[in-house]
Amino acid sequence: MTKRIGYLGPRGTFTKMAVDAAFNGEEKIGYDSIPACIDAVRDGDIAIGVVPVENAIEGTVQLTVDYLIHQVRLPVVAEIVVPIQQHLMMRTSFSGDLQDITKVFSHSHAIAQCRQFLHQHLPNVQIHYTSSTGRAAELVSVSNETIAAIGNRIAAKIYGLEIIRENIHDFANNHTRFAVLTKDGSPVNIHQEPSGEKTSLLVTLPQDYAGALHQVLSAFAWRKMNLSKIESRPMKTGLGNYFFIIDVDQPYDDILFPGVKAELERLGCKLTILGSYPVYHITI
Ligand SMILES: O=C(O)C(=O)C[C@]1(C(=O)O)C=C[C@@H](O)C=C1
Repeated sequence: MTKRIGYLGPRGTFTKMAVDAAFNGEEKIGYDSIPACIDAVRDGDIAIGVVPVENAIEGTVQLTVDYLIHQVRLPVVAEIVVPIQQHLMMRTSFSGDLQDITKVFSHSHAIAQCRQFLHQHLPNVQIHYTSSTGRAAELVSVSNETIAAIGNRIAAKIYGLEIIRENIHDFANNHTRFAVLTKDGSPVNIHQEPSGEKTSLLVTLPQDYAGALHQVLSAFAWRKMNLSKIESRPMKTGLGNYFFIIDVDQPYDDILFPGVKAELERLGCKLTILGSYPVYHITI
């Protein structure tokens, strides 16, 4: 039986691009928002959900991380890393120059990846945020105004738009990480060799005291466990209350991780495992 896979839609989004690159054959369903896609996995409407987590230029996709931590806790079962190229696109009937553009539509993360381009070349345009880059391309395709969208090459093709400026993202080495989620943590079948394995943890400190974070990090350091990411997010319980998301560059095991957990619990911390999963670098 084919597994239904959900993504941030509509067609032509970067998330759809990631899903198409990683999975073939399965039925794919676009959702209007990241929370709607995550809810659909929780409710069993789809077997697998794919959501953006972090971009190399703009950083964490906070909506995804906060929703997964505060609202619907689903295990991460794989990570897909995809190269991201942003292009400026318009209807093919447009024949003026950049200065004629009045509005630019895109997802907030895509706009943020092109800030410098917009500042230099389109300083006076109105920015309109859309639920995805695919939606921005779709809106531009049906509008009679002199407006543009920022998105990927596939969106330009699907919605019949012309790319008028290529590669407008501000830094060349642009990638986005996508989390693959299933309800019960069952693994997914991606037809490629993983480049490595990671374990993502959520650590809550008991209270604000001198050296608390240092002590947490020491538990990993003396076990020679390499961390590839540490980020604090508000606990949403009041100013100054944070938890830490920590990515460890190795799969979960029955010795080191329980050792870290026990050590952190003795310090009054709480440690939750968000997932231990393979990482796939996909070339498109
Ligand atoms: O709007 C899209 O195309 C998405 O898939 C979302 C998203 C994101 O949230 O970061 C995914 C990849 C890019 O970094 C830009 C936008």
